[in-house]
Amino acid sequence: MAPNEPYSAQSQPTKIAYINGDPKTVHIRRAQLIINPGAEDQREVIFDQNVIKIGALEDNDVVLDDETVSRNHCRIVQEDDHYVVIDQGSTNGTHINGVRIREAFLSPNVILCVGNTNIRFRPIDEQVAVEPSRTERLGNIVGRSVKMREIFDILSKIAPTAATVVIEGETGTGKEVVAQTIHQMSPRKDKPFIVFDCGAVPESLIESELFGHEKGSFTGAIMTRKGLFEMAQGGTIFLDELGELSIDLQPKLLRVLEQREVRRVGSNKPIPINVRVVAATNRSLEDEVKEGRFREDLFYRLSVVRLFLPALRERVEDIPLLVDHFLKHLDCNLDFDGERRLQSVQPEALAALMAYEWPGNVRELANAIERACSFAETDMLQLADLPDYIAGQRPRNVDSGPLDEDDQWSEIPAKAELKEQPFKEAKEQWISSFERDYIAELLSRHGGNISQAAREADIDRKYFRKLMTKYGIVADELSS
Ligand SMILES: Nc1ncnc2c1ncn2[C@@H]1O[C@H](COP(=O)(O)OP(=O)(O)OP(=O)(O)O)[C@@H](O)[C@H]1O
Repeated sequence: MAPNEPYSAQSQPTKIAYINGDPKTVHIRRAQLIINPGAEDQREVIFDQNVIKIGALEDNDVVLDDETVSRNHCRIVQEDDHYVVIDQGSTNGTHINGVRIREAFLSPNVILCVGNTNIRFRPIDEQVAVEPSRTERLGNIVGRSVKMREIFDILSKIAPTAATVVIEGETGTGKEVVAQTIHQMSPRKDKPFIVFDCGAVPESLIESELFGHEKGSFTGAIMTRKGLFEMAQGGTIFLDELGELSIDLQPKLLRVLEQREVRRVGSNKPIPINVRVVAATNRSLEDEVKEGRFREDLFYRLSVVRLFLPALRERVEDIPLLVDHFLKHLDCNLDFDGERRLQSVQPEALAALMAYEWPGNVRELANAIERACSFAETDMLQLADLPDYIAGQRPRNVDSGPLDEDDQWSEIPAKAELKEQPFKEAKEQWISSFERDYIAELLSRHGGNISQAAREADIDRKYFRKLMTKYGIVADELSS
């Protein structure tokens, strides 16, 4: 991985080059700053972030002990294919070749005069081919398909950088587990990893959740509260369901990414933040931009690195490995002595698991294995332990749209009715009715607030939302 120098106008910011949908190369862009070049106290620093802040104050990326340097003197910003330096209204100015500048392009090896301190700027541009990794696991992600092993390789290359990442993929393809792995493989791993689901919090609360608020800034703000960006200081924030972020809030997020500072609701004081942003969406952000629902400038600022997670049906060869992974790690497969109850999978059952389409992807597979754990009577997962629609005995029937009103509030089936059916079907029908009523009532009680309802139910909000989709329950309809 030799750095290619000097960098040219064709250079790209850190990104993955895709050809025909396949990842081919990872471009990693870094900037090297040599402070006081040639002097005894020369020091070098390398940055891979979009914005490098320079000044006398401690919270700058480059802190200069020079009385002619202002507190926040200037910043170097990585733009599409170049870097610019922007003076921040400093007292003694930022100079290039003796000329005082307010904003200027930076060419390789140029010397910047910041107050009386010289800084040499050198871009480092690495272009590395993507090769499928040889391992079948990275952090908590397993996979042996070429696509997943290519993703492992990309992750190993981009995780240690500060690049913002957007992960795209259908529901349940593993976007959150990939985001966690990026955090775990980065120098930020000992700092917080904070998850925020843009689709699960009422729009009116998102701003204060993310950026915090001052006491009295709105009705109900009874005390000052830090936002999630502040809580993630030094670490990573994972913005899930980014496509759900309203168009009104998008400029606020853009400003945070560009300025690397937040302002709490009700305050004008900027708070510097050092947080890596990883975002996920199961909508195509490009389509959202075309439809005018997502700002183009935010899309470009965020998608420094874009990762596309394939649907499970496109990587069937991962299924045996995933099944084994779930049998080893799901708590429901442990008996009282901590031994695994299900040890192996009957070949016919594995064939059925590999033949099924998995619209809910890996999450649905994990749920199917979890369910099989409670049905299994031997230590081998059998075809009969799988739901019929997977075992291939009858077509699948998943509710995706809203149900009829009558249907939505149907009662749990009468005992007599259930007794006339085979045990397995009766049990499933009973569980479905229970789940539907439980979720709808709880949501109704919480005025349609999914996060609160999921918290009371003590279940993961994502799973809560899956159940809502499954039973066609719409939060808005329950919010009155
Ligand atoms: N490749 C994988 N290896 C191991 N576990 C996985 C993998 N992919 C997904 N999972 C597991 O499947 C479940 C769903 O994954 P996750 O929540 O990351 O999906 P998601 O794409 O973020 O879903 P959503 O779009 O609904 O937010 C989790 O329990 C996760 O640990």
